[in-house]
Amino acid sequence: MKTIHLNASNLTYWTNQSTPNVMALGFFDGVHHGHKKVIQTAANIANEKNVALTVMSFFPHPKTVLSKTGEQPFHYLMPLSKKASILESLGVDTFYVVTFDKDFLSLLPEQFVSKYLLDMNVVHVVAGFDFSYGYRGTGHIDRLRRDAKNKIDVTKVDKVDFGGKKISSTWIRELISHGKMDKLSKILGRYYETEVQWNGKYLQLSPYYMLPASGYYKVILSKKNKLQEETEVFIPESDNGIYLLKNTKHQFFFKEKCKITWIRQMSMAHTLHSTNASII
Ligand SMILES: Cc1cc2nc3c(=O)[nH]c(=O)nc-3n(C[C@H](O)[C@H](O)[C@H](O)COP(=O)(O)O)c2cc1C
Ligand SMILES: Nc1ncnc2c1ncn2[C@@H]1O[C@H](COP(=O)(O)OP(=O)(O)OP(=O)(O)O)[C@@H](O)[C@H]1O
Repeated sequence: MKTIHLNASNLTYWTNQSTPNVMALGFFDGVHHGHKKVIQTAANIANEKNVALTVMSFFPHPKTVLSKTGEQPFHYLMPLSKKASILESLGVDTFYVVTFDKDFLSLLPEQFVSKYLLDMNVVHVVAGFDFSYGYRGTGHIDRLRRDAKNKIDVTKVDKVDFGGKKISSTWIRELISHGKMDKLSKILGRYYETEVQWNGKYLQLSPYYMLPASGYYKVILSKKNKLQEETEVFIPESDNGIYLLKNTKHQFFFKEKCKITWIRQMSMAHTLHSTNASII
């Protein structure tokens, strides 16, 4: 899979390189069940039409560009590299990441469709029932065919829900911020995973991952998907560290980057209980 970072200055070059394709549209943070349905629907159509499968996403997240100063910081669920590897596993041929800046967000819906979809050889767009685009988000999937002057077919994917509630990246962020990792795994379809690195004192979260709420967690530590150990970690309220508890066997995890798979929160304690655990 090819990842292409698009912006106003290289757009013409990449539109000239493009071939007919079916495109899934959206930010896709976390790549949850709803996102997968959108991408798999696009994959089936690309297969039927015998053209390439592409995904167009944006970076940074629109909310970070549009939010007013002083608001809460935005937490990504995963970095672009992780999103790209999941998209590749879903059969995507090209992953376009458009720089979401003030000029781009000011494009009118029909300008976006003309410059970024029609010129990019998109023959069919697939997006969810709530996808929006263009200045102030006024473009909606229902008007995309009209904006494309009937030159692009459109498939709208119905809402994927869990217990009647729309599965969304926002809901997943809320669950992580409350430490509800077991419920989250049902919504995401897998456990939440983050990359971490030992800094001599604690495991430090790599950028663009989200740190769960403070407390004790059952986790799986793994390195290169081979070496695995189920253990416990503690996140205090006072800093952003992930502290290993003394019973961790594989101290050699520490030197390199490793993965934490978050299974469940065991207790919500904000400070370390000195009686039952201590930090290595
Ligand atoms: C060309 C373009 C311009 C946009 N301008 C705005 C904007 O002015 N205000 C806004 O809230 N969102 C804007 N958006 C963001 C969309 O509303 C939406 O969040 C984004 O396309 C990602 O879709 P998704 O959230 O359904 O994945 C724009 C999107 C595009 C593609
Ligand atoms: N639960 C869902 N069912 C069907 N389509 C979905 C669902 N969630 C998102 N989509 C679609 O997937 C694409 C990416 O959506 P987006 O990144 O906005 O996800 P989201 O989970 O709604 O995020 P956020 O909570 O940050 O708004 C869009 O086309 C959107 O319409």
